[in-house]
Amino acid sequence: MTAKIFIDGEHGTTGLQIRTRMADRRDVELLSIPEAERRNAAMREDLLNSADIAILCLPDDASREAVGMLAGNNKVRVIDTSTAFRIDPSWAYGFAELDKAQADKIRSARHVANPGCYPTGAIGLIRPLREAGILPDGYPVTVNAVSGYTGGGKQMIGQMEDQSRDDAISANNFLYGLPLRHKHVPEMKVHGLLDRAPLFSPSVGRFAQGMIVQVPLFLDDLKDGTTTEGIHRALVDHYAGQDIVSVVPLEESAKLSRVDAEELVDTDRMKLFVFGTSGGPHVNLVALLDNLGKGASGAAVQNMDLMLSA
Ligand SMILES: NC(=O)C1=CN([C@@H]2O[C@H](COP(=O)(O)OP(=O)(O)OC[C@H]3O[C@@H](n4cnc5c(N)ncnc54)[C@H](OP(=O)(O)O)[C@@H]3O)[C@@H](O)[C@H]2O)C=CC1
Ligand SMILES: CC(=O)N[C@@H](CCC(=O)OP(=O)(O)O)C(=O)O
Repeated sequence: MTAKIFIDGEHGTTGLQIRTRMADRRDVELLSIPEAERRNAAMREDLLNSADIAILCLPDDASREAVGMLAGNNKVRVIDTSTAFRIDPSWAYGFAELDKAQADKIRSARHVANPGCYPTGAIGLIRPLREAGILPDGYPVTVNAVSGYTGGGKQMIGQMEDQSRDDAISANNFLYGLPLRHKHVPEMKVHGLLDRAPLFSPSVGRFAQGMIVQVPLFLDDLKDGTTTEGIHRALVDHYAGQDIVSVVPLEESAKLSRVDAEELVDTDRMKLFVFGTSGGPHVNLVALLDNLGKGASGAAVQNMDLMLSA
């Protein structure tokens, strides 16, 4: 049986990439809304209620509105890509590699909250170390990141690509989120199993897609006796058997002189690195992904596939 999928927000950045990923699939039927009608509430409500799975690629408020349009319908399953439900305990968090049980939780869930792009990297690095007891309570975690500008959706794409706009951005690389209250912080804290909110400093570069997320750590302040090799082993053990998230061998990362933010563009994979010198005082944990791949659209399709396999 073909499953009916409606992408609410299909003409936006995340929605378009989900559509591209599904273009050749015969096991799903895409219900579509004409671009000119994308904000037509009656049409959206009708399509939302006709789907087996609705994938919401909308701003937070519009996502909440779409979920409201499904009130009373106990058949349609939902994947939401916004921030609206990511720490709502009644929604399954859509990071299948979070722990051994998460893929099954997604498979059987009615409501799945797709992770944010930055949290995918940060949680992917932090959570295994919390579960292994390596990262102690109270540790002041910092997360520094750079994203391709598509992370800011249609608005930022226009600001970066059309220099004639009044609100054009001319910088090639800029810091933002300067008040340190980014909407991804609660999600990193909850699903990273942290007891303190991490200090998160994001930035954007003049490249469309790609992302580097860094979590630097002081070994002396981790569990007694923690080494670079021990941290690497904890990540390898956590992701054993996974094909989308991989941990780069220490010998391989030791040979690198740089990490290219665009290396995984147009893939749905995420690579994790442990940098540092054996016996040295610091490690830098690095996640590399495509903000629109494992950071958004790729993860949404991965979650849809899990739900269809229920
Ligand atoms: N871009 C990324 O890398 C990532 C994005 N996300 C999340 O995915 C969601 C979508 O983001 P993104 O694709 O980047 O955003 P875009 O702005 O590129 O696309 C959003 C789409 O939703 C439409 N839309 C906005 N409001 C409404 C409404 N009230 N009713 C119907 N349609 C509406 C927009 O139409 P219009 O053109 O008229 O504005 C647009 O087509 C957001 O919640 C974002 O936070 C998550 C992870 C990564
Ligand atoms: C470069 C840029 O602006 N990025 C977005 C996050 C993109 C993302 O992960 O989206 P959501 O969490 O909103 O779903 C931001 O910082 O708000």
